[in-house]
Amino acid sequence: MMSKFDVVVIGSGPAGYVAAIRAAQLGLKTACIEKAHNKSDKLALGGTCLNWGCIPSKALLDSSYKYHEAKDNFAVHGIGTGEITMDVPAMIKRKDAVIDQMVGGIAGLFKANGVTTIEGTGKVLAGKKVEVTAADGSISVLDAGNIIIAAGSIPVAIPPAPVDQDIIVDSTGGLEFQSVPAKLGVIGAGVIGLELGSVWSRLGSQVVMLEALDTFLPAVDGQIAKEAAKVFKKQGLDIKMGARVTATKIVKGKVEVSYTQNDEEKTETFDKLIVCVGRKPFSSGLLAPDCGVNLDERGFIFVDDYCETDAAGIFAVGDLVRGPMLAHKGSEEGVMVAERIAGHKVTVNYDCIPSVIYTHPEIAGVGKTEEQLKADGISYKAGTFPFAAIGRAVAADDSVGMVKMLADENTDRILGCHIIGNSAADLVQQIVIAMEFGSSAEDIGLTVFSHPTLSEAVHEAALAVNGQAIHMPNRKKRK
Ligand SMILES: NC(=O)c1ccc[n+]([C@@H]2O[C@H](COP(=O)([O-])OP(=O)(O)OC[C@H]3O[C@@H](n4cnc5c(N)ncnc54)[C@H](O)[C@@H]3O)[C@@H](O)[C@H]2O)c1
Repeated sequence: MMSKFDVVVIGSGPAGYVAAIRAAQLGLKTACIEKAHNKSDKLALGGTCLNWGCIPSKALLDSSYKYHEAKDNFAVHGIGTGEITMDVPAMIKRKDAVIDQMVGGIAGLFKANGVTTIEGTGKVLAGKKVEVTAADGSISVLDAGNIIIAAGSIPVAIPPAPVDQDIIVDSTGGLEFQSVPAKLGVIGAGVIGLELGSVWSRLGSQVVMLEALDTFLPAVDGQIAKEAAKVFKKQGLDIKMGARVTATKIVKGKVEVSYTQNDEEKTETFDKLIVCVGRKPFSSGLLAPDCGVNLDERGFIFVDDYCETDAAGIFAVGDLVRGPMLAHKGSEEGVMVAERIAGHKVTVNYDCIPSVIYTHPEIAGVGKTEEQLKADGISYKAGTFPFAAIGRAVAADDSVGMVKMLADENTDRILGCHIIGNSAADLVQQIVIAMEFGSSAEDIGLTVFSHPTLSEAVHEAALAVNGQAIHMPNRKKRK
């Protein structure tokens, strides 16, 4: 007998599992299909984010930062320690325990909400049917009132650097080293490169990053990216811009990397090499040719503003569709689709999606960058405020960076906020909420902020937009 569901979700990453929970909460009979197993051989509920991405990388970022603090930053506070050591396998084991705990959490939420978990590989067939191939090869078919495809993305591979997950690894392998590589190469100075490069650099690796582009972090506001480049250089990350990798060769357990920079051929040898040059949508084997779902020219599933594909009742969310490859963007799309299936008119505000790079200091932003505003011909005013003038940041001996606020020249409405600094990820969220409510810079300026907090830099940057910052001289005085 064919099983019938109101909603069948393919993939249990942050887009899929959130869609499944919301659909079940709305009274829809829901199943979620997942094929992958993690290192502990548990069904990898939570997808890449939880098993090989956001959460494990943050676990390692937190462990490595504590080590760095103890080794290099305690003395200034008068704290003496014995010799500080690092047990890398213990750090990796803790990271795996964090994953297991969180995966268990999703399993519990599925149970509590009545979502049926199905192990296997899902494929969309014509007529809103989903074929599931189990690990033993047996095949079953589900009948779905609606289908939500949330199969995610996979790392991009480049021919000159084939991943062997031993010496040349991708972002997954970069979370598994059992000792600190003396010299670590990273191809791609993007989000993953900077996060993983930071982890191993803090633990003692000499890190060299090879970035093909000439512009560092082109999607980040230029002023913030410039500050970031300075900070990372000071931290010891050797970021080589305009460096194109042409070949790699494994020699005696190390990897020789050839690259061109400024028309010069160069070679460098590393103990390990992480390839993190982007991710691509994962749609191979997912769609029967006659299922009615189409891809766009870049291989993403083509969807409308509400994530519906060309086939009515079949939706796609998360990394598989246009927009930034961010877990929270996928989750909100999952909620929107579940709500719309239930008949509610919910939308996602794509103009208000924050993005974060979890280095230290963190880099976070929402809305337009100054470069985008210039390109769009929008008149704007900018206010910046340095953490060096924030008492709480100085007290914590962590005052690198700034908050930058951009507002419409005529209406004062906030158009963007960009932060480099301690806790930037959490600080920017204040402006995400403000923008969602259509706030002006003046509104933030008139809001009471607790003293002493890092958030005061957000307050002061908003005041600076109109030349009214208190704890810094204003360039242009305004009344
Ligand atoms: N904190 C977060 O939100 C977070 C963390 C990790 C990943 N992600 C997402 O995952 C996706 C993948 O991350 P990523 O860091 O791999 O991609 P990315 O696009 O952020 O960075 C990849 C970098 O590699 C460079 N590159 C590409 N080909 C190259 C080559 N042959 N040689 C040298 N450099 C090359 C690109 O110019 C780019 O700067 C991104 O979309 C990112 O948003 C997000």
